[in-house]
Amino acid sequence: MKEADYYESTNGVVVMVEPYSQKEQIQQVVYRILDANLDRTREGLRIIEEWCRFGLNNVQLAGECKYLRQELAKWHTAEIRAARDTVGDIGTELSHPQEEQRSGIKSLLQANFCRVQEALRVLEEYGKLHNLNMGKAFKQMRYRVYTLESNLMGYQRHQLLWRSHLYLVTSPSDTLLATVESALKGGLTLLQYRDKNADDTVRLEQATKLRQLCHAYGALFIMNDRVDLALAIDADGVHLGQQDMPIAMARQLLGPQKIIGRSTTNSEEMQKAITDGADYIGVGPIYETPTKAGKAAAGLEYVRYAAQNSPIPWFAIGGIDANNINDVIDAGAERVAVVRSLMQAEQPTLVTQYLLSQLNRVKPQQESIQN
Ligand SMILES: Cc1ncc(COP(=O)(O)OP(=O)(O)O)c(N)n1
Ligand SMILES: Cc1nc(C(=O)O)sc1CCOP(=O)(O)O
Ligand SMILES: [Mg+2]
Repeated sequence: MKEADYYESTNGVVVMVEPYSQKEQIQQVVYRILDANLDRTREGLRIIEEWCRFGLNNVQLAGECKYLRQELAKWHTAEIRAARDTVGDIGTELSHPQEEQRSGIKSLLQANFCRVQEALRVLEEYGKLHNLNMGKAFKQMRYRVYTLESNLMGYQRHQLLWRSHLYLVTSPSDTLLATVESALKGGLTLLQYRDKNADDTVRLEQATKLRQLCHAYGALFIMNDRVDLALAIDADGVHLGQQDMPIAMARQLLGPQKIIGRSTTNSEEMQKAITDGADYIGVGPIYETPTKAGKAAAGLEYVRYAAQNSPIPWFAIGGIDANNINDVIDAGAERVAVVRSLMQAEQPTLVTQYLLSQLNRVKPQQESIQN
């Protein structure tokens, strides 16, 4: 705030500066707050926009960031800018260790969304002191930013699903976390927590730890069977079998951004899963397996059908291991899900790397088409 009475020398001429009235002093402070938070919002949006533009090549998301920046600029008037006093701002030296830490793009985006939303809230509250419409405009903008965040995070999640070729479904294990971490180190990007017998307290505890671990490695975390637990621990999605909750009901509970997977054993189930809005499907069991004892094998014929007919990602599952994965790939699979191959592996990192290397290899027919 300015001193009450003081003199200022301009071009050698001594002039007396009229002291601000108390009302004017408060107005100057409000302008400084508005100025700082308009800048903060614009900078945060720009950081998010760059990722939408260069990282995702997504015109809609980048366009929305740009639109919000332009709306913001309309409020950044000359009188608000004139109140800026960077030298006298005691806040420029303040920082928090968390501001220095960014574990990846997701944490960078989340930190900047947080910054933008906080700044918009400040603009909304202090803006009301300046102009009633400003409060309303920034409230609307804050809701638009929430929608942008949800769309962007959902988009990233679905992109990662499409990029995932190996899916580990867990089984109960004394070394659950260590095994999963080994697979993540090998490049795993998709994990499902499956324990058919544990108590919910145990499930919640293990799922929370696994979700944190997956996110630390930039991998997706899916909950088997249980929409309520998926919601409780903020999983990336849920996997539902034919006997589990209908997809439409799960979608209502989870919203459009979360992933819903569906098991299928034949073409009818596959077509229904697709029309019901599944994000991916399980295709199996390809071979009979003790992990799902008593379920008849659907066989490689069903893999061939899926390869020709599924417009969404699908994972061949059931009895797949390092010895037979190439038969499954040759039948048309680009993605597989496994339990025992990784959960019982002595070196899950190496097995993950091997399975991924097979899934990533260029298939002979594709090679000949390209040449
Ligand atoms: C990727 C994937 N595909 C299929 C299944 C099996 O789901 P479901 O039929 O519901 O059987 P349970 O796993 O619940 O025993 C799956 N879990 N994951
Ligand atoms: C959980 C599950 N679902 C299947 C299905 O076909 O829907 S097969 C399966 C178990 C797969 O385990 P493994 O890799 O140890 O054979
Ligand atoms: Mg199930």
